[in-house]
Amino acid sequence: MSGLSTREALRDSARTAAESLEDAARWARGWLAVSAALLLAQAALPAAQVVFLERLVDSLSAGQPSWGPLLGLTAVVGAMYPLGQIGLAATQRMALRLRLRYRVDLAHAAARLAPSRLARADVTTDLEASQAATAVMDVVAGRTLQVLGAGVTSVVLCAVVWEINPVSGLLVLAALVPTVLAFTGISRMEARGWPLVATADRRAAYATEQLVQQRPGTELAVLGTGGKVAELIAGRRTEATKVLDRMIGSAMLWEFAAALATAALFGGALVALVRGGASGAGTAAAVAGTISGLNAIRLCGYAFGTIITASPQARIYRRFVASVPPAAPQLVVRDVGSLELDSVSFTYPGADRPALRDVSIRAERGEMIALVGVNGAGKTTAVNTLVGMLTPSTGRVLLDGRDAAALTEPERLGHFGLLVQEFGKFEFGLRDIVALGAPGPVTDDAVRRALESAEAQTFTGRMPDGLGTQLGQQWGGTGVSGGQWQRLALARIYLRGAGVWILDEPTSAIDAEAEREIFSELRRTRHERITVVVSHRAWTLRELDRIYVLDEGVVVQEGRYDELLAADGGRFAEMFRDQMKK
Ligand SMILES: Nc1ncnc2c1ncn2[C@@H]1O[C@H](COP(=O)(O)OP(=O)(O)OP(=O)(O)O)[C@@H](O)[C@H]1O
Repeated sequence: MSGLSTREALRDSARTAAESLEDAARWARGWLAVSAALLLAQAALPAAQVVFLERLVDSLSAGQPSWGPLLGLTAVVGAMYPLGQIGLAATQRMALRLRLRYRVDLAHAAARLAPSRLARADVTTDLEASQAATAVMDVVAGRTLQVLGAGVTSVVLCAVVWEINPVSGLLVLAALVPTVLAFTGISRMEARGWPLVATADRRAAYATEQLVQQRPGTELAVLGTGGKVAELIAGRRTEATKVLDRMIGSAMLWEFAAALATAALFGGALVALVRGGASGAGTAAAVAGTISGLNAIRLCGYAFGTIITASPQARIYRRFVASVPPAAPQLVVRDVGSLELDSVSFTYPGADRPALRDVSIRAERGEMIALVGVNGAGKTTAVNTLVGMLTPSTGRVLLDGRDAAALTEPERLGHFGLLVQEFGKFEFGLRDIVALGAPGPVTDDAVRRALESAEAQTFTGRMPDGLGTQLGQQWGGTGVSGGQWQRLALARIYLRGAGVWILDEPTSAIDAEAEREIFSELRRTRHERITVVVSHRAWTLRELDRIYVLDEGVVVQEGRYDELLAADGGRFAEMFRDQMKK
């Protein structure tokens, strides 16, 4: 954007203005019509003022005062303020509807983003910029009408003043030019400045969240080190403020120069009128009309500036929303006979060694297998290649014997119920929290069964409003402990009922008694699916069909719990012997 020429910036703004009017015609047609009619009527007032004033002064000079022009003038002057106010209210009501629409469309687009795109930093940045854009795009249609109205004012005024003095008429029209040029310059400068402000703001907002959110905020308060985070915030906010300050300073200079040039052009128009030998009536009328016109052009400058500043953001919004494909049908594949990682290797971009090397893992329907290994061994990477969030450098992932690479992302994800370590703590109503597990409609009975299977009925059964209970104290709802949140996340997996379950430390925050219940339920229902557990807890591995031991990206051992523990000098025995002594 920083390289945009004035012509490109103007073309961009014209496109943004046209697209906004199209949006308004689609979603706020009534208010668009009302606003346009009011602004058009208002635009004609300065010229009408000239005509009536000239006639009135003429009739007075002739010694025969005429009531028609006086009444006309009274109507024009009387209408100026109310028309402006009502027109403004109408454009605000149009903007409200547009903002709602832009926000809803953005939410739907964000909801359609595939996990592989969500993982990209540029996509998250565009998403945040689009969110910010909705707060400025909503007014563009109204501002476009104001600019068009000011154009009409200038042209009509130029025409009537032309009748009195052509040079003066042209100068009135030319008075638009400095304003347009100044705001074009300002917008180009802002296009360079805003990304810097946005980055600093994003970082400051992130740091602020750490301070004010209950969990990280409490941790910092206990450590007594919140002040360090406050310093980080101060640094970022100061950075942003400096850039903004420079931007406002330059904008002031641009606007001042434009105001001088406009005043000079109007001055020239007045001089041309006085010296042009027009009648006293004509001169008086044109002077009064020109002063009203100056006001309209000042407003136009502001409106034009808003459009030109909003257009880079509007462009990001439209590009982002258009880049998200239409909603694909979300399905859950319940019957999966087998899965396999077949000699899979994977290296992260820029890494000097592979995170997975020639890893082969398989499981059949009804089996429960485990991936174990120390931190950084490659478990999460293996899971991510399995579900398709990472593409193997070599090797294949097979689902029911077929290469999973041939499936679309939603088709592939439909095979899995994935419980990750950083599961969502969604502070919605209880029913909604669990229903998020499955794409389609969900019955209350299904929600209750899922809660029971995940050992969550013990605490949800006591909630004040049943399945309608709001969770999260910040909403005045019921507070839930870490382990209870984990059980709710597991309930989503039960409700989903996919053919393959991948449970990464599913009971890490859960007490031993509930953990035993949860694993016994998982074993009882194992025949319906393939279960892959990632765990560091020895006893949860005991009754599993096969355990794969990963070390530095390689499967170094494979077998049942007892076999692996008995293998002297093996990696598994080394890792878990201490746990077994306890
Ligand atoms: N996004 C990434 N970019 C580069 N390297 C990564 C990335 N994610 C993980 N790694 C590296 O890949 C290796 C395997 O990481 P992985 O997250 O799969 O381990 P893990 O076994 O799941 O560990 P943990 O038990 O801590 O969750 C590690 O050396 C890690 O540093």
